[in-house]
Formats: sequence, C-alpha cells, structure tokens
Amino acid sequence: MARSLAGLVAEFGLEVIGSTDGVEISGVTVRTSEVHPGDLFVGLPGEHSHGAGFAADARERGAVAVMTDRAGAALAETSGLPIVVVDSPRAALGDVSAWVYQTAEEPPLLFGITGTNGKTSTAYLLEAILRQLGLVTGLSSTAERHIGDLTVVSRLTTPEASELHALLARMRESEVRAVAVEVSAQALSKNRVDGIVFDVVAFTNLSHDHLDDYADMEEYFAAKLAFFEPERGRRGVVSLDSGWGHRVVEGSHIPVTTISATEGVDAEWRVEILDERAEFTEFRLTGPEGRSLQTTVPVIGWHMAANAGLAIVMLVEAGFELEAIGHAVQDGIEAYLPGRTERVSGDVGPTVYVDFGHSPDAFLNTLGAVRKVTSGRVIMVVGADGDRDATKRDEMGRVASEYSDILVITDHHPRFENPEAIRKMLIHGAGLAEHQAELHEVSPPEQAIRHAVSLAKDGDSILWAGPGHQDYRDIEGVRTPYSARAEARAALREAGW
Ligand SMILES: CC(=O)N[C@H]1[C@@H](OP(=O)(O)OP(=O)(O)OC[C@H]2O[C@@H](n3ccc(=O)[nH]c3=O)[C@H](O)[C@@H]2O)O[C@H](CO)[C@@H](O)[C@@H]1O[C@H](C)C(=O)N[C@@H](C)C(=O)N[C@H](CCC(=O)O)C(=O)O
Ligand SMILES: Nc1ncnc2c1ncn2[C@@H]1O[C@H](COP(=O)(O)OP(=O)(O)OP(=O)(O)O)[C@@H](O)[C@H]1O
Repeated sequence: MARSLAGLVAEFGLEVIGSTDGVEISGVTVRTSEVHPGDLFVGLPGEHSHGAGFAADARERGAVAVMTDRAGAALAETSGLPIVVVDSPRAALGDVSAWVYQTAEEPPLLFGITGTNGKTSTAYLLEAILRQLGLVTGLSSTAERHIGDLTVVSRLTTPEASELHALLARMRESEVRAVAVEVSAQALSKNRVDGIVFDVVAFTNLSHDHLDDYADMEEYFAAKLAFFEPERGRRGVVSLDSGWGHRVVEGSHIPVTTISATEGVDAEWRVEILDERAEFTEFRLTGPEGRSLQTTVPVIGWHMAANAGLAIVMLVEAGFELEAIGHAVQDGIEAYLPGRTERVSGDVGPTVYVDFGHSPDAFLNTLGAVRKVTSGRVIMVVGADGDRDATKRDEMGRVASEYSDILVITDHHPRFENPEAIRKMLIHGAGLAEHQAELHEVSPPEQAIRHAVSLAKDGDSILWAGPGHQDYRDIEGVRTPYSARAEARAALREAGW
C-alpha cells in the first residue's frame, strides 16, 4: 500500500527540494542498514553523525526520498533524491510514519507500559492473559517483539517511531487484535511513540536508573509522566507501590485508577499475596465493590503478582469483564518471561535463576523473592553495565551484599569502560552494607558462574542478575555471542548437577 510523496507533502504542508512526480513511498526508516526499496529515509541528527549524510547509501539500497532538517538537506543533496525539509525530523517521524503505514485505521487495542522496573514482565503477562482470552496478540518489549506467533528479536526497548508503526502495520496484516508495548522514558523523550494513542497506559514504579540520560530523578519522572497525556493514552492505571505513583496520579491529565500490592497503601485495586512457591506466586486481586479474582503467576516474587494485577486492571479499563478474565486464568496465567528470574536449573542441586535486573530496586525485590523460596544460602552473581549510569553502582553493590549470603562480583557489558574499574565500584558499594555477604571477585562471567556453582550446595539458590534474556556481551562496542542461561546450564552440568 504505497502512498505518494506529493500526498505526504500536501498532507503536512511540507517544503520539498526536487521533484515529487511519480514518487511512491512504501515504508519509513531512520537506518541505512534497514532500508527497503521504496522507503522514505529519514536523516536524524545523531550523537555521532547526521543521518542525512548517509542519504546516498540509502538511495543505493532503494530509498526513494529523504526527510531531514535544514542542515541535513545540505548533506543529502548529493544523493539526488527528493528532500522533504522539516524543523525536527524526529518530531515529524511519528505522524509521518502513521500516515505512510495508515496505522490509525482499524487499530488494535493498544496497551502501553512505562516505569523503571516491571515493564517487560507486565507486557508479557498482559499478552499471556489476552491469549488466554482467545485474542491474536502483538508484543513490543526489550526481550522480543511478537506478531501473533512470529517472534522478532528486539534491539531497543521501544523502537524508533518508524519501526513501531511498521510493526503495527505488520500486526494488522496478521489480524492482531491487541498489542502490549513497553515504553521507556527515552521513548517518551525521543518521540518514539508519537502518532499512537494507547487505549490504556500504565505506570509500574520509579527508582534510581538512567541518570546518565536524565539530570536527576525529577527529570526522569517528568519523562515518564508525559505518558499520562491525552495525546498518548485514553485511560491510565497507576501502581502506588513506589512513592512516585501518587505523583503520577496528581500530574495525570487523563482518567486513572490505582493499584497496590503494598500493605497500608490505599488504592482502588489491591493485590494480596496468598502463597509464594518456587514454581509460582498466588495472589488475589480485589477491586471496587469487592469484585475479586484469584490466580497464579509462574514466576517468583510479590512484584510479579503486582505486575500481573496491573496487567489485569489494564484489561478491565479497556472494557474486559473481570469475571471473564478470572475464568480465563482460573488455572493460572500461562506466561513465559525470558530472563526474568528465569529458573535454568533442574530438580536436583542448587536452584539457579538468571535475571535481567540492573537497578538497586530490582535487586531488592528479586533477592527477597529468592530468599522466600530458598532453604539454604542465597548466592548472587552480578556485574554492572559499562557506559550506563555509574551513579547507581554503589547502591547496587550495597543491596546485593546486604541481602545475599555470598556475593560474586563479575563483569557484564563493559562497553568502552575498564571492567576492573566497574567491579571496584560494585565492591565499594558492597562494603557499605550493614550485614555484608562473603565477597568474591571473579572477572569473566563464565568463570564467575562456575565459581558460584562450586560454592553452592543442595538447597542453596544462585541469582545471576544482569544478563537476563540477552544473547551477547558488548565489549568495546563489539557484540560477542554469549548466553548467560546457556553458561549457567553448562556450569551445573559440569558440576554434576
Ligand atoms: C544514545 C542514543 O539514544 N542513541 C540512539 C541514537 O544513536 P546516535 O545518536 O548515536 O546515532 P548516530 O550514530 O549519531 O547516527 C545518527 C543517525 O544516522 C543513522 N545512521 C548512522 C550510520 C549509518 O551508517 N547509517 C545510518 O543510517 C542512525 O541510524 C541515526 O538515525 O539514534 C539511534 C537511531 O535512532 C538509536 O538507535 C540510538 O539508540 C541507542 C542504540 C541506545 O542505546 N539508546 C538507549 C539510550 C535507549 O534508548 N534506551 C532505552 C531504555 C531501555 C531501558 O529501559 O533500560 C530504550 O528504549 O531502549
Ligand atoms: N514491579 C516490580 N517492582 C520492582 N522490581 C521489579 C518489578 N518487576 C520486575 N522487577 C525487577 O526488575 C527486573 C527487570 O524487570 P523487567 O524486565 O520486567 O523490567 P523493565 O522495566 O522492562 O526493565 P528494562 O526496561 O530494563 O527491560 C526484573 O528482573 C526484576 O528483578
């Protein structure tokens, strides 16, 4: 379904250099490596280069026109392609992509989730419940994107607007009826969800993270709050489990309802934990007028029940009956959450979980969850991201040491940082704990997990936090294939478990 460049120019009243005659656009992209024949190539000014400088390359790959800013227009001139000039190509990207892909026509039900922790988990749980209700679903998350039964690997948590609209168009072709989208603060700050009005938006929590992208917690919060505006969402569900939830309710410009799994917090919906086992967490969700539902999530931790409760209330806000949801999930929510406290061990020997947590608050919750289902000692293996918010490392180290019995500090994605320096910062943090864990420092993570397994006995648990679902390590900008889940399984096998 191509659309004419002349039509685009007329629709948005744009300035154009060159001829639009006979130019038909079938897609939009911001990356030359992803250009398909017939695409409009959007030259974004970046941190390292101006995308418009790659217009000639885009043309070779089949792009038929360029959209960029005035500085970019000068760079794109040599490509010989018609150039549409806008003030901010990033700000125009969402609406232009929506128009090219016609995503406003017959949209599926759209659910968006933001917050520091729990976005991926809530999105997966929401998708699982929708499937149990019999709908064909879509998902956009840090771990994977789903178009019905098709799985596509993700690069960013929230894709650029051009990619997101293209994804929605493909979902429409596959008759997807409801989509769960994880929306990062960066996505809100950088126009990645422009041109989309979600039926229901949700806020999980806010805690220390991303203070390399945002000056302070207030600025980080303001980025998230922008989700609760009429141009982003119709209705909202706000978790009051972190203190910031009340601020979202106060600042929201759309109608919101509230939920909490924390005792003593007054919310319209309440999550009550009934049982915490190694295999599942059972909870009751009670709403206004005492309406309630009881079910399980196949993951450890109160916070996962909180995420499931949030997902269910999002569905209620979208018009699903609580009773129908209760019926669909009466035998439990059938979800698989890749790399979220994912158990990779078998029935004998220590239990090993691989997790994606990379913030102090995530450590606090996952360590608490592991402790609840462990009869022996809790061993934690952890490394921190290089070239990402270094100010959280002290607190990561402190929480890790405070709530584990044995702490093995290792490497994660060093990127362009010195891995030893990162480890030292975590070790410094660990030294700030009141009750300090026994500390080990083992540099390569393959060795660290083997070391942790060698220390573990039957009844102990190992939590490896950081790598989660990921299938690479980023060392000096090179992504080396690597799977923590596979390494952990191999370590257990080698140890005879
Ligand atoms: C720091 C940051 O936000 N970087 C983003 C930015 O990259 P950049 O400014 O460095 O781009 P650049 O290299 O200067 O290139 C400028 C433009 O030219 C294009 N280009 C460049 C070279 C080329 O050969 N061809 C080409 O087309 C690029 O695609 C880009 O559009 O523009 C790129 C294209 O849109 C993004 O992919 C990239 O996100 C990077 C990968 C990133 O990691 N972003 C992080 C901060 C992020 O967004 N994270 C959030 C949060 C996750 C969470 O919750 O934990 C997320 O949503 O993922
Ligand atoms: N509701 C919650 N409250 C606090 N911590 C949580 C919650 N849900 C999940 N976590 C923790 O945070 C980690 C990351 O979870 P998840 O991937 O769902 O969050 P996310 O918001 O998608 O993070 P990211 O954007 O980094 O992918 C989990 O592995 C767990 O340790």
